[in-house]
Amino acid sequence: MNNISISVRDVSKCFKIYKQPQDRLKQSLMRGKKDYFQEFWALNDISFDIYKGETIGIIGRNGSGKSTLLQIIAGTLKQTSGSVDIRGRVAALLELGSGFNPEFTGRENILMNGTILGLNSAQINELYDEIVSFAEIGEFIDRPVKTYSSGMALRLAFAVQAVVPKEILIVDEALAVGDELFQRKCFLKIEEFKKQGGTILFVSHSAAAIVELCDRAILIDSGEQLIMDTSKRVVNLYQKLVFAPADKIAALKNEIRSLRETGQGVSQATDRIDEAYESTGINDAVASNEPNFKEAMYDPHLIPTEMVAYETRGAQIFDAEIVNIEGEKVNILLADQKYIYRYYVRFDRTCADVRFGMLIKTGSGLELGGAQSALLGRGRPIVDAGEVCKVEFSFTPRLTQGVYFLNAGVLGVDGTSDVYLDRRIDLLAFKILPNESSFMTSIVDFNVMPEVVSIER
Ligand SMILES: Nc1ncnc2c1ncn2[C@@H]1O[C@H](COP(=O)(O)OP(=O)(O)OP(=O)(O)O)[C@@H](O)[C@H]1O
Repeated sequence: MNNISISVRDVSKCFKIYKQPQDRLKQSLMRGKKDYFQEFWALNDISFDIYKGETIGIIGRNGSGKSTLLQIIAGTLKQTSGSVDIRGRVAALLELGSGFNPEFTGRENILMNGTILGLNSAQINELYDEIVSFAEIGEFIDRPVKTYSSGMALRLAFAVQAVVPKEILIVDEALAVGDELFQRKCFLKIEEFKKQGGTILFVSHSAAAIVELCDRAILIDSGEQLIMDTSKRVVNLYQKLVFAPADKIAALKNEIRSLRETGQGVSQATDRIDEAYESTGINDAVASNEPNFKEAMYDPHLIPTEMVAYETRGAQIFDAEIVNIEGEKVNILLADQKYIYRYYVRFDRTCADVRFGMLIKTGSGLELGGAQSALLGRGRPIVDAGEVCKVEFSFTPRLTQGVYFLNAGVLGVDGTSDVYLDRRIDLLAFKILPNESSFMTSIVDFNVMPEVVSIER
């Protein structure tokens, strides 16, 4: 148990909702003889452990209880029942600026905040310059916080929390409030803290940020912890929930709960694929140019085990495949060759402004790039019920060796909203073979040409 950083046990939170402000006063005068409020349970029986050095994402639809949970863990809100055990000093990038006194200057507020965070004046002085330089608010540091724009107050609040020593960092997606350069700076600080072995709890609506930053994630909906698993898997389920039609949500939530209970189908899809791939000897066949080279470019084991299908709304994607320029089905690709990603869509009803899309992702779910057949409003104006469309995307997978995943999606306008008529996540997988002659590093090959010459100076 020593390596547990945050332990949350059966945490529930009930807010008392008063219809009118005066009801609050009436309630205190009646001393419980009559209730003037309604109960609203924002969290129900949340339980999980976070280990030291882990980065955990919390994801969920609006109003699902994410911020409430973060505030309880950060100690700024008290739970109604259950327990939270924290081992280590916590810094929180939450309700920004809330800890500041508007009458005091930025400098004075740094001192006050530092003291609240348990630092003595010598420690605060040591960190002061770093905080001021991180905040980038110039001479405003000596002016009262009430004269700051909300962006400046945000920067200063972030700077204090980002710079103070801590073992646990709690981050709300308030990060999105700053400008892009400041956001990047905050992300770098979070990454640096992660590298140093810090524990991070991170709330976001951004699937890409969760997949990129987090080891595991928790999906919360209407105050209920639906599932905790690898971030990629949780994000897939979250996206499915977000795009589900209202009448399918209850059934989908039951499905997710049952995954949690059985632990079924779980996590290491890419590992399994990699293992299966290793056993096929494909690399050897390519290297030696054997006659069975072409058959070797299709590996029947290289099939995603966790394809996630959205609820369909009048269209069905089927028969997806990748073919090479000779039209042969493949899933072992060479980074510099051209391929076609093809799928078919059957329409069960007449659909408007229909567009088709594809997306390539890494094994950890990082979205690398894709395309759609047309922009919103420029799709096929009408596709009739019973029609079948063949969709082809040609592409050159300029990627480093490894396994990648393909999504497919059909968009259309339903009434006034743009919706997925069908969407398949991780529909296909493909493997890029190593290319020994390439100089590239990291994931995407930008065709960078290094050149080094000696010059006299
Ligand atoms: N102080 C409060 N009094 C009453 N209800 C509250 C209070 N704070 C939050 N709630 C309610 O609790 C629920 C959960 O809110 P919370 O802010 O935790 O959700 P969230 O998942 O962070 O939402 P979002 O993604 O929109 O930020 C919401 O229905 C919200 O209206």
